[in-house]
Amino acid sequence: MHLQNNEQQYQVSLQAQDNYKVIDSNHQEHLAKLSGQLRANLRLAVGDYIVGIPQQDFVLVKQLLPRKSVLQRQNSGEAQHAQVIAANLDYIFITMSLNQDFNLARLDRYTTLVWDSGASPVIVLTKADLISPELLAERQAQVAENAFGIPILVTAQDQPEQVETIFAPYLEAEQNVAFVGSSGVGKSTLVNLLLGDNAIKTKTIRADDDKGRHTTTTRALYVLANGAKIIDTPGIRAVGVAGVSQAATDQSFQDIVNLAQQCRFSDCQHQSEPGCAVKAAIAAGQLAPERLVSYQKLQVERQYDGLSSRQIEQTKVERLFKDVGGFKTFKKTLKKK
Ligand SMILES: Nc1nc2c(ncn2[C@@H]2O[C@H](COP(=O)(O)OP(=O)(O)OP(=O)(O)O)[C@@H](O)[C@H]2O)c(=O)[nH]1
Ligand SMILES: [Zn+2]
Repeated sequence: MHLQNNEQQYQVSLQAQDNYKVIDSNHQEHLAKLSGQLRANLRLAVGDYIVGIPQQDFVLVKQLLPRKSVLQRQNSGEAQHAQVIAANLDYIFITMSLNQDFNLARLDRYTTLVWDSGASPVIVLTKADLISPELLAERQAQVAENAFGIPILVTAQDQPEQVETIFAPYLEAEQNVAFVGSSGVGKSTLVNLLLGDNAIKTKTIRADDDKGRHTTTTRALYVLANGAKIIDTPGIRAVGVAGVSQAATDQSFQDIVNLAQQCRFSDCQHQSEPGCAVKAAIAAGQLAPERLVSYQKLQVERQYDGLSSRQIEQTKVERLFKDVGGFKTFKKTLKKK
């Protein structure tokens, strides 16, 4: 790429609506603004490389450079409205814990999502300390069989000193990486170990907006000592089984889908409804109860897909209180008492 005059290359490090921050080649952060022409039809994403001109107190963005990879969320069928979550990721760590979260079908979906983005997947199996060596060997073998050559890393909280070594090949200078995976699998734990002294102590930084007001924004991009970058935004956190259709879910749970057709109610949730054929099959020993649990977990995650982390929390709270008419009703009944 040929830079003219005082043009420089930058990388987008933060995006909040139309407010951006970029880092320069020394990883110094600057406020950035799109030139008038671009503003109308361009939304930058964290990770984007741009050409800009430094101004007194911001960088004027002139051009978006071609994206090497694009992690995006497909909004149910409207491909043209796909929302870019992050750009130019080299590796995406698909993080799954070896205990409760372990689910080969979900791993498959994440892998597809990552291949679709143009980044390279790396599978990270966490919490090895919480299972027996036998189960570890078994699950590692299962993953390897499904992963067709995708690198597999295994981590355990009681061996933090190993983390840096095993991640080193994927964290070379100027490489952009991100962690995806269900909530609670240990993504922050790993990011913190890799960041060392720069660990995520406070999750928020201040970004001055146009009008000189302070807006608190979540940090989005962390630079390691060698220049590798970890991108960690609410959007990336919320990538559940994003882009996974109901059809794909149903395909891997064909047994349950078939049984469900015999349930008395067409919208049966297979929980406590009368005439539930799925529950009957479990009672008769024809279906493993864990199958239903995995299926339902996946359905729940699908509901979270596309929501912000705040909305996810709200949805979770609502789910918890749904038997008592929702959280608001619950709070009201508390007040009455
Ligand atoms: N035993 C054990 N616990 C772990 C390990 N990794 C993480 N944990 C624990 O699991 C919990 C969740 O870890 P986090 O790193 O916050 O998980 P996360 O994936 O960032 O979760 P979200 O922020 O919700 O996306 C914490 O209590 C960690 O201490 C591990 O290897 N072994
Ligand atoms: Zn049912």
